[in-house]
Amino acid sequence: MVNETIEAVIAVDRALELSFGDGKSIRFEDCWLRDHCRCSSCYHSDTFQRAQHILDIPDANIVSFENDNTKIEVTWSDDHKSTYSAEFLSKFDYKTWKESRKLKPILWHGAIENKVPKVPVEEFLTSVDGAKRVFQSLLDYGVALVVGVGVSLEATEVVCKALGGVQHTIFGGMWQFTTRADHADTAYTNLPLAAHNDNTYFTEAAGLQILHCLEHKNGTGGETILVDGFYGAQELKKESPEDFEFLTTFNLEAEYIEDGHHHTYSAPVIRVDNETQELVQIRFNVYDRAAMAFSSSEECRSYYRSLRSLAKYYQNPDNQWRFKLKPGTVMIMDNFRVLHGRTGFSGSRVLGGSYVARSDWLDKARALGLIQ
Ligand SMILES: C[N+](C)(C)CCCC[C@H](N)C(=O)O
Ligand SMILES: O=C(O)CCC(=O)C(=O)O
Ligand SMILES: [Fe+2]
Repeated sequence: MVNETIEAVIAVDRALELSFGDGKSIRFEDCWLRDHCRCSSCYHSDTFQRAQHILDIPDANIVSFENDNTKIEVTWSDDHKSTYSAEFLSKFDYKTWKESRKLKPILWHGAIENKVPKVPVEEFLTSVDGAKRVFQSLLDYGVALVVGVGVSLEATEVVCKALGGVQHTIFGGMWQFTTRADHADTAYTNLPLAAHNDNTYFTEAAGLQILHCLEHKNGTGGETILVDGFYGAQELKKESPEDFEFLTTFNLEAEYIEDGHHHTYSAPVIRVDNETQELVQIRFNVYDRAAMAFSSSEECRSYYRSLRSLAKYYQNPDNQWRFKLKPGTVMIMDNFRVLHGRTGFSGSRVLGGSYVARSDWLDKARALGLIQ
């Protein structure tokens, strides 16, 4: 990128076609060029914001241009002059640009304890390398483990803050939960919970869920179940395309009800980028489904058929990673991708943790240079 040069420029219609030293050629429309003028009256380089309203950008023509290989200078019909560096322009080759925006999840099934690094908390909190390992693991597998954490909600909070900041919901900011029914939800019992995503009833589901087992005494069970939601969706697409299609288009309503609260949200169970077909979000929770009316018997039957098909991948033990959370290990999962659950348990089990908004953890990953 740094050695990028512009070999040739030709004017075509209302555009400039540039050939770069590495062989690629990119066409820039004059409206794009004028909008991307980086002079101080067009762009505030200190705040990285455009300085002009889109309605105030003149619809000017290119009168002339000069290329000195490292930059081009354009003179406009209203006498404005713009300079663009080769390095800046070279980033806008559509394919490269689009590709650079893609996340590259590594889909998994079964136990992946040998792949997910256990990053010591001091390394995570105090070194760039430690932080990168945690966020890279979240980007790759949708799961990260931070070890050696103090067995308290306060020590857990420090980790949650470093992941992007605590997201407040009706459950609180940092939460600590046991079998005491502080909320009208089965998470606050000792019942088994099949793999699910949280917050299917929120307009913005939590980005990350952080869980730290602070105590489990005088009992057994309470094993954690994780499963890659993207893997299941990918298998469904291959084996039952019509079920995949239904779950990517049908708006399934979910709800959360307790005293003074009533959340509902309708959206597809599998959200796919309509341009790239990449998997964007899984919103799967069989318990929090709302009672719904259907437009036809076919739609009603498709709902049950397709949800059951997808549920089979998530319930298949071969696809699950099961382990027992231990005090000191903070588990972090991408709630847009990985489903979590637990087996039923006896005894006194205390979990602490929080949610982190997706925008906030991706912000951290981007600031570390791990994504664009
Ligand atoms: C205990 N904690 C606050 C983590 C979660 C409670 C939310 C549970 C809800 N059924 C859901 O799946 O979203
Ligand atoms: O008890 C657990 O391990 C997890 C419970 C759960 O699903 C949640 O807190 O969201
Ligand atoms: Fe949950």
